[in-house]
Amino acid sequence: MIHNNRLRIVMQKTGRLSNDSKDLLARCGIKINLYKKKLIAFSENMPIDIICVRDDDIPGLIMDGIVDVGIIGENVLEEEVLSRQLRSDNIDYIKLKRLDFGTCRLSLAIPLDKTYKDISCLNNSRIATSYPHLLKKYFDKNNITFKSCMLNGSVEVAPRAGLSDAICDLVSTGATLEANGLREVQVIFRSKACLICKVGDISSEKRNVLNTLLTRIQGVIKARESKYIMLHAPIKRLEEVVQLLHGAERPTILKLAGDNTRVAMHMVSSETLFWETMEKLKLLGASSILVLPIEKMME
Ligand SMILES: Nc1ncnc2c1ncn2[C@@H]1O[C@H](COP(=O)(O)OP(=O)(O)OP(=O)(O)O)[C@@H](O)[C@H]1O
Ligand SMILES: O=P(O)(O)OC[C@H]1O[C@H](OP(=O)(O)OP(=O)(O)O)[C@H](O)[C@@H]1O
Ligand SMILES: [Mg+2]
Repeated sequence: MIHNNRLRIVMQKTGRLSNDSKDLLARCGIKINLYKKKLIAFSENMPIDIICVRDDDIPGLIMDGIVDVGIIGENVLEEEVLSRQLRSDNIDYIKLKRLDFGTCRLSLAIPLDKTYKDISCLNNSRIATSYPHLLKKYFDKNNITFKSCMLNGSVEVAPRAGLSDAICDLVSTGATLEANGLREVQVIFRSKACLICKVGDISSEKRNVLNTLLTRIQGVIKARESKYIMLHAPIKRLEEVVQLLHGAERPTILKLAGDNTRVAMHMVSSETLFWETMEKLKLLGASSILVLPIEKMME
């Protein structure tokens, strides 16, 4: 049974976003028991229910006000907005936060043996895609005509199968394109997963849970982006050491027992400390350089 005063969150059942979505909620302290085949889960420790569906259905569930919160790729969200605009359907939603996973881009790609100078080379060509509205928006903006070939999957085989001249599909590492003899020629949309919520009435109980969740998500993401850096450095070179640590707060300085010339420095940095920087720190006389992950953070 679904309880009315419990915040309902919808996420992808299986696919690229599902593990990261589950992991994010778990890191926010929401206890959920979501094993493979389960499509709904009630949190034991917070008034939150999780519903798992195909990702394409998530924007509609939010825009129609059926579910409170959703985790979805911006590409799918924007495609749904464009499609609903054509049908004059409701497109209300609030983007609460851009998340730190599901990073990909929607790109045009052509067979390796085809030449490409600019987008006009694709004039009148047939393009296979699962994102016809995003594709049309891009071509309209550039005043180029095209014929579309709608495929919900296996888009990358379309040129080889003689279904299209080019494709417009999601790319991350580029391995899928390479494996299919295709070359990325133009990025048309950059995407990450995001947290969205419905517009309109949400009870104050749910609103409170949502605010708590949002603060925790911000804390989880901030912590994942940050590192705790500890090192020993000569007192005389402190400022030079600080200069090398971009993205770090002012350090805490601690005395070292039995050593008046060196101190321990502790600081939180929003940037990864690269090997090159560690080598430069060493040249300044720093030692015992430690870079530690941060589990949780609240400012
Ligand atoms: N290679 C990738 N790397 C990172 N994120 C990706 C990648 N491919 C897709 N994504 C993001 O993850 C979302 C889900 O991708 P997935 O391939 O699981 O979708 P799907 O096959 O449509 O799943 P569903 O069965 O839920 O409809 C995409 O819409 C996109 O936002
Ligand atoms: O550039 P790459 O790193 O190769 O990633 C791109 C591929 O990832 C996604 O598919 P996914 O692997 O999620 O499977 P699907 O096509 O079955 O959805 C996307 O649809 C591409 O095919
Ligand atoms: Mg899908």
